[in-house]
Amino acid sequence: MGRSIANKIKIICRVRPFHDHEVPDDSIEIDNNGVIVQDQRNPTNLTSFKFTSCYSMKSTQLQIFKQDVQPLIERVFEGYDATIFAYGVTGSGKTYTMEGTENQPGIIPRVAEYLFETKEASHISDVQISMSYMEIFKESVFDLLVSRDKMQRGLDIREGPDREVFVANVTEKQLDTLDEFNDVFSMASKNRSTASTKLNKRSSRSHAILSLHVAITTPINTQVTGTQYRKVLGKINLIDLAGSEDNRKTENKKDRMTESAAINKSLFVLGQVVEALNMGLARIPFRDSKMTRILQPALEGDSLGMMIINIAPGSNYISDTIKTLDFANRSKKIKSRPKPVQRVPSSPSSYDSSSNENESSITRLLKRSFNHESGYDVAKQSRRIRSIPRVPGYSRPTMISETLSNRSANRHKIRSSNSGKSDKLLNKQQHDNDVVVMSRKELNDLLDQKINEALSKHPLLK
Ligand SMILES: Nc1ncnc2c1ncn2[C@@H]1O[C@H](COP(=O)(O)OP(=O)(O)OP(=O)(O)O)[C@@H](O)[C@H]1O
Repeated sequence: MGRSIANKIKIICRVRPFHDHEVPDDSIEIDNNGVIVQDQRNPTNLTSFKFTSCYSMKSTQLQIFKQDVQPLIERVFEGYDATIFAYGVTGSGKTYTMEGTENQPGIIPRVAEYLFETKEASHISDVQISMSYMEIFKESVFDLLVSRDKMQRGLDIREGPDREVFVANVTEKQLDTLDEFNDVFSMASKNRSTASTKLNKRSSRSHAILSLHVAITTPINTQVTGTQYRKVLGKINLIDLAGSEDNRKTENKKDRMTESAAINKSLFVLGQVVEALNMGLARIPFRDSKMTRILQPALEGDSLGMMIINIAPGSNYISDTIKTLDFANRSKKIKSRPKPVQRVPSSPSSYDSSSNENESSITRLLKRSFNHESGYDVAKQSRRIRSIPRVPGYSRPTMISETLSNRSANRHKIRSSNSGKSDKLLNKQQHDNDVVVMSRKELNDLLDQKINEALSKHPLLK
């Protein structure tokens, strides 16, 4: 039961405020977790759509991050992939929600800040962060980390041996600091295809996919012969979809019209994919568009998925709003589909699960990277790692742990605990093949001890 909750797509909704040139009306209202839509012909007739969370015109970027995004991102430290995508008509606030502005940063800069804060606060784990950023423009995938004039042709989407979907030869940039991320992200965003339309001065003409890869290496033992390490790889996909467009409203012509046709076609395929998943059909048309192919892991349940439904207020958009809300309602029903070999999440808990309120978030994250809460099972873990796609810049791990020399341990700035208790515990359980087998309780005791030692040395936590 837990697994199906964890793999269900979470849907949240946000209504943008009226622009100065728009005439405000009451056609849309947010009430708790529902969007209430007024029938235009009979204003007393109201239809309510319920979602995990609904954000009104007054909601802030911070509220959305804290309430819905951060709990999802925390799961990445357990080795999950997470995909967050913004869906809605043109001008409804997708780019604002994902990127935001300098004064009102959106989900992307906040997620990056959160990852780097965690990296910096981590004294026992070595956290590596890297990014790739691409766009799907008129059904071709382009690398936004490469200047467009250097690109010869679009990149290919491929499938690995374990059926994982990946984009071949996309640049993956290692990042050491948040400043570095901000520089790379703002440069790359300028490569994105945008244009002015009647409904949006800076309309995104492409689907943009930013992926942040997180690799956490944690020591779990110190021995005379070396140190044991556990590696956890997680990935966050942050996707700003292009908006569906009614060309009568946008008055698109020529280039804008061709772009719009590609955008609308891929969004139409997304609708068909959702329909096929709901009906349990054998053939799901993921391959009919590049965007659905890339979203496949999120929609099939391999990755934790969150869809943000952006809607524009006012009766002018009401038919688009109802279509969008209907689509979101249908997407709510998507259940996970078991697959033969995949990156099986090892935790039976849902990603809504919150742990001890008094625990600091850093402690929680580090515990999660060890899979403290779920009690890792060696067979599952090694299966999961074997199915990790090769990511440029990361070596593909083949064992659940590897022995590094003490010198290399020092290079990783690891403060080992040489207290008799933990070493005795580990000596007892040291097996051949560098695989440590411990009971859940023993692992928890050891991890608690190591985490507390590291935290007690952290200047911010003294
Ligand atoms: N919650 C919000 N608060 C304040 N301004 C907003 C909000 N949402 C959107 N806007 C503003 O509305 C305009 C349109 O938003 P945005 O560009 O994000 O739409 P979009 O859905 O990404 O459109 P497109 O699909 O055409 O790219 C922008 O000027 C943006 O700053």
